[in-house]
Amino acid sequence: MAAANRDAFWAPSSKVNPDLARERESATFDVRELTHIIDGSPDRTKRRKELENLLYSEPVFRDVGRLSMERDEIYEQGVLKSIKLFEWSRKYKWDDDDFELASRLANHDISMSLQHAMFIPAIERLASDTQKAKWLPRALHYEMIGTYAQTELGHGTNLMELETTATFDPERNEFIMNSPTVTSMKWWPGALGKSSNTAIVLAQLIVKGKNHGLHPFLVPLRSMEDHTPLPGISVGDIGPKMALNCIDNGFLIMKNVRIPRENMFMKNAEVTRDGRFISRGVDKANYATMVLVRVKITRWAFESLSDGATTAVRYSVVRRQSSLKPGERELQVLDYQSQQYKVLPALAASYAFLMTNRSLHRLYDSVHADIMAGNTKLLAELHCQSSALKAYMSEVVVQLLELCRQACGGHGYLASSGIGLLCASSAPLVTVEGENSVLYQQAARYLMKQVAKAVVGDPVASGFQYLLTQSSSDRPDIRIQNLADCGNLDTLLQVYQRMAFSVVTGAARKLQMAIESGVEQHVAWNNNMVSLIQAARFYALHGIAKEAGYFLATPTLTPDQFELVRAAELQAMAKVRHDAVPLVDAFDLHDICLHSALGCYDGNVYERLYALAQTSSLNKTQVHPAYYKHIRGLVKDGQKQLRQQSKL
Ligand SMILES: CCCCCCCC/C=C\CCCCCC(=O)SCCNC(=O)CCNC(=O)[C@H](O)C(C)(C)COP(=O)(O)OP(=O)(O)OC[C@H]1O[C@@H](n2cnc3c(N)ncnc32)[C@H](O)[C@@H]1OP(=O)(O)O
Ligand SMILES: Cc1cc2nc3c(=O)[nH]c(=O)nc-3n(C[C@H](O)[C@H](O)[C@H](O)COP(=O)(O)OP(=O)(O)OC[C@H]3O[C@@H](n4cnc5c(N)ncnc54)[C@H](O)[C@@H]3O)c2cc1C
Repeated sequence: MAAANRDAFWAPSSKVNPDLARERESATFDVRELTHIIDGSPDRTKRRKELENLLYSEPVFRDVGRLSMERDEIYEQGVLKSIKLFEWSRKYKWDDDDFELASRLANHDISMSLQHAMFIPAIERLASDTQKAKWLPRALHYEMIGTYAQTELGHGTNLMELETTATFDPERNEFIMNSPTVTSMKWWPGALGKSSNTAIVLAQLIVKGKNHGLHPFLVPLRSMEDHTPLPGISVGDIGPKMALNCIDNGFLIMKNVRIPRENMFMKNAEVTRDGRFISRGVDKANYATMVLVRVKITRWAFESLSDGATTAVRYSVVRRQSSLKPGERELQVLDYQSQQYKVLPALAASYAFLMTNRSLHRLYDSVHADIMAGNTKLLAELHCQSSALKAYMSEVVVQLLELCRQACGGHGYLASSGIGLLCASSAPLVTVEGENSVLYQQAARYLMKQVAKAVVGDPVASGFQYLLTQSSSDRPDIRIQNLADCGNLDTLLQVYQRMAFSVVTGAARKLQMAIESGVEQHVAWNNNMVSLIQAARFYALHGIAKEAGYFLATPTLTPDQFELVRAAELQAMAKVRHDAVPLVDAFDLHDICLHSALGCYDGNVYERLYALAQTSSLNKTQVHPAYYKHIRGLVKDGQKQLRQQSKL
């Protein structure tokens, strides 16, 4: 599509779909005020608008043509977007919030996303002060373009079994980096394939024949002159993915690559000139970057879900299909209760996840500040909360985005709906930064320790006080006698705490019984893994309805109370339905950011679907070359055979 058409495509139209307009006229609250709350403040809304103007004045960020691009083009466009953001960040001295906001406005569709998502944060968290003074300026001025290379072809979850080695050579005061086996090659790190010239490599530290475990090392990959791989380095792209194809996730094989001893990150441990290994801080301090990204992922979960909810809600009020009563006007599909059940949980969860991310980020900032000051007391609780919430929120996002796609019928299956790409881009959130079932277990492990403390009356961590407040009575004793009770947040909190108490202590009891029966700890753990993972999972009424079993199988709700909750849930959906459009409008997503013919602000869905169809590469010619190469022959043969048959 020519640049001019591209500009026209996203320009907001003065003609707004009448159904959508009517929904906006009947809002029961001030949308702008809610937008300020979502952004964090009026100033942050203003800042977002400034950044939208900056980004969307650049053709590369309006990429309508994106729908029919080859991977190389997609990658190059992602590089160009990265460079633009990096240049603006340096020129306007953006802070982390501005950079993260700009990345979001670019849909994180930037090839070198790891520079700010992991590479710079890892230097800030894992390097000594001397190393930070040396490396941070080079990373912030983008001389070093980097990645975080931990996962290998053979291992992603089990860090203890990573095979890459860093062997100290006291003769030359260097480390020798090696990928000793095919499964040891680094595999997956973002921007590793073609973009990065430097990597933070996690490797087993070998000093005088002894393995001191996993440590981070700064490894130059490519020449700063001409970007060719350095001696001993074999690096490349691992191939196309379901989405996120602007990112060159790569492989790295190192054969006797030598780096100076000073290239071992030395905040938490070091090897002295004479080959002595010294450990500082807590054993898991080197895992700090992963905790940060898990917290970021809860923010990305909110962003993806609010995108999907906006598209599905707006389309569901524009789309009219079928009538409840013959002869009546076709219904807006959002008036079908089944459509509300598909779409409104995504809207509700978007708001819940926004607030949850904010709360988790506050915990992270507080604990990170403590850790930087040498106090690691709350690290374990942060690890538990970040693991459980990253796992739960990414799992729910993937499920609810698929429901949003299904709610858009056939058009939801078009790339121009934007929602398929959203599903595919968000899909890896259940895997990256710790696969969900693994992270749930990390949380469960911490929960079991809290139960053990609660049982003997020892103090438990702040987020787990319910383990002390809930009684272990085997009969439901929560006051839910009418619909009004179901709308009382304190009552709902009590319902969840009672259920959580029952499920968590139930898992602990099963685990304890297995161990007391003589089964080894790790076997007992595996045999009870589903209960333990459930103990680490749970949002209000819909959450109760969806997980009925856990609320009915534990002394939490009676069947009658559960039915009240279900009725309250449907009543709440009907209420939310009235304000569904103002509630998604409050996310205030620019059409370019939303990138959807179905979700555009003016609701001119059909005109935009047709306009985008014109950009299909198949429509470059009226008759596609494939006709002349293949179809014509087939038709001519058919005609010939029919003529021959008619003569018989
Ligand atoms: C549209 C959507 C937006 C899209 C945006 C995309 C743009 C950017 C694109 C991508 C960005 C994402 C990049 C992703 C980068 C990666 O994936 S990096 C690699 C991530 N890999 C992992 O997370 C590995 C997962 N595995 C582990 O963390 C560990 O192996 C384990 C925790 C599973 C096990 O740890 P291990 O040490 O092997 O054994 P344990 O005995 O379980 O743990 C020992 C104790 O250490 C505590 N602990 C473990 N981890 C941490 C931690 N991170 N922090 C603090 N403490 C930790 C654990 O609780 C144990 O403590 P106790 O002994 O006291 O119980
Ligand atoms: C888009 C994307 C970007 C990525 N970016 C990076 C990056 O920048 N840097 C980097 O280092 N890595 C990166 N990764 C790799 C990512 O961190 C790993 O894929 C992830 O840690 C899971 O490891 P794995 O793929 O080896 O799966 P495995 O660990 O082999 O697990 C496979 C499956 O086995 C099961 N499983 C494994 N262990 C357990 C267990 N203990 N209990 C129960 N079930 C288990 C789970 O079902 C899991 O899905 C990226 C991956 C993707 C998809």
